[in-house]
Amino acid sequence: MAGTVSHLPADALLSRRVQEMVINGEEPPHLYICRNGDHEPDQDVPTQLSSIPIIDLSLISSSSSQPSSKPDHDELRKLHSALSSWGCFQVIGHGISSCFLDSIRRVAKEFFEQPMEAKKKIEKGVLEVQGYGADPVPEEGQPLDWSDRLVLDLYPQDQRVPKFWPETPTSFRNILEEYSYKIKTLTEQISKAMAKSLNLEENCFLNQFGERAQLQARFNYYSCCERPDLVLGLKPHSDGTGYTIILQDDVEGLQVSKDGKWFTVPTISDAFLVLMGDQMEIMTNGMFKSPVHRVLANSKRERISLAMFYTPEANKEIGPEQALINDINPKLFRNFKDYAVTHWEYYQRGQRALHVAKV
Ligand SMILES: O=C(O)CCC(=O)C(=O)O
Ligand SMILES: [Fe+2]
Repeated sequence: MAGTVSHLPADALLSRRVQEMVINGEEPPHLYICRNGDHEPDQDVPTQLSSIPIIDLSLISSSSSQPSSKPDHDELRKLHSALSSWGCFQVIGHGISSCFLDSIRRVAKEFFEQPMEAKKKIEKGVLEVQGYGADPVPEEGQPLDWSDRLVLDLYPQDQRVPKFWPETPTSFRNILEEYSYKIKTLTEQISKAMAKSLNLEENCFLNQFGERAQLQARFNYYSCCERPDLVLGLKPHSDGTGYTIILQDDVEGLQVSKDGKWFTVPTISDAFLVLMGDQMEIMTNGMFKSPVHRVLANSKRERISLAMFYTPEANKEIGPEQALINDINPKLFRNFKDYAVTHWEYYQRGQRALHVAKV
């Protein structure tokens, strides 16, 4: 097969896994090609110069052993500045052990490294979201991503679809269950810390997310590609979430756009990248930015990431916090229900959706 370029339509390509094409030695089919082979040297900032802020959450959140400890104001200021300039930060001091992070990374790797037949037991249909596969077919003319993924709804718990949860590796389900609980707890701490950094009542964002806030896991598997200059692991986009908590492995690839340049997110083994989605930009009346980001392909090493999408509850209206609106900062966004649905429609056309929520 080597050397042949497939001209199959998108739905046929998306019913096969990128990992299969790589194992067969196929070249990227034309629908995956979205770059012109140039390296865009002016736009790529070397990783060592990427100063994405690192926030120590233990300095901000009171721990159960010291419930009355006062937050560190410098750290809160740093958080505020990270989110208004970058729209993301790497979080440490979150209380989840590195050993546990390694176990979720390990089961994710073991899952993707299984033979295709094992993974296809939980395969999604081309139009479905949950399960193992690729995104649903985008609109015509949109490139496909050089990646495979496993998507699972975690909260509210009654939204789980057990038939899509892998049975192998055997520890996958228990570890994911524990991980989802830990991340849900972390979202509470992060939502409070962000509110404090804006001098808001600490539960204000948690109230907007609601009792039935949604948490969804997306395990991304980026196969190696012989032509990383022609494809992207994930095309440029902003997230339609409230915010997203990303666990990387030790392979770089994620880039965040700032001031017209792409900054590679350094891999830090016990940190998560917390990245604002459009709905936090709306809730903060534009104070926090929802950054455009993308994932590069890599010719030498495959990469696995786990994105946890944290989104306000379905059917619940969200909007800018009243305390952030005043004469100097007029209301920039209107209240919005189910923004993620609108975001998805635009995403499929390769566009951002935030303007639809502008006043
Ligand atoms: O793979 C990553 O690091 C980022 C994934 C991402 O942006 C997403 O799943 O929306
Ligand atoms: Fe994303």
